[in-house]
Amino acid sequence: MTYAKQKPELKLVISIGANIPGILGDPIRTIAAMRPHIEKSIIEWNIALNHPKIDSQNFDKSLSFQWAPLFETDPLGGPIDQPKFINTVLVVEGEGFASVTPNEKAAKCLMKKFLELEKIAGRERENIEIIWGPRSLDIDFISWGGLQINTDTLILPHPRFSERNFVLIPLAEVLSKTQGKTKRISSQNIWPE
Ligand SMILES: Nc1ncnc2c1ncn2[C@@H]1O[C@H](COP(=O)(O)OP(=O)(O)OP(=O)(O)O)[C@@H](O)[C@H]1O
Ligand SMILES: Nc1nc2c(c(=O)[nH]1)N=C(CO)CN2
Repeated sequence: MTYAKQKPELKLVISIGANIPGILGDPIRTIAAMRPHIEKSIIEWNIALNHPKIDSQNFDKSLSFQWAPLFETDPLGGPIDQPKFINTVLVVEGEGFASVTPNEKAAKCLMKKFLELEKIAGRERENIEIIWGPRSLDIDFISWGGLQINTDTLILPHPRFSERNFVLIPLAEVLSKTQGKTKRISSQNIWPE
């Protein structure tokens, strides 16, 4: 019998959300405007991780960026009267990840880049923020392969992602296109829906 080889899980999963305008416009415009910056940050981070083995000229071709559609979602937690969120999820895979074992130092470096990107979109953290309150851009680091860390600045996998439909539903959309096929079996007497 021939077995399929189990590849190590090396995906990077990121959740992006916004529910108030920032300097780049309303939440949809903000997320759309930040999309290339998010990809560029991940490419640069990955080049730095792989240097000098990878030819940076062609490097971006070896990463695939799979974006979920945009979803409008009810705020989960925080002030009850805050605006609805726009959410999406990004899954990154590729050859470029194959040679790097997910590790705390590199993950923290990427988290730092995400915080910088939030700032570019006009998110202010100087004032005390309302917990789960309105924000012009939020980038949550959901997971990197099977890396488990629990530090002051970064916890992976994100400790609340499995309770959050605004993460799970966009993520399921991406995975339904990229992982093995699933086919719904039409309703039968043995399995009433
Ligand atoms: N996996 C993670 N993703 C994003 N931020 C994280 C993570 N783990 C720890 N943090 C830290 O949490 C801090 C606060 O993040 P933030 O204000 O965006 O939280 P939040 O999005 O309001 O809430 P939640 O953490 O429940 O998503 C960040 O400065 C970051 O250093
Ligand atoms: N719908 C929705 N609710 C939230 C969101 C979010 O992105 N979307 N982010 C939160 C803190 O990360 C808390 N609540």
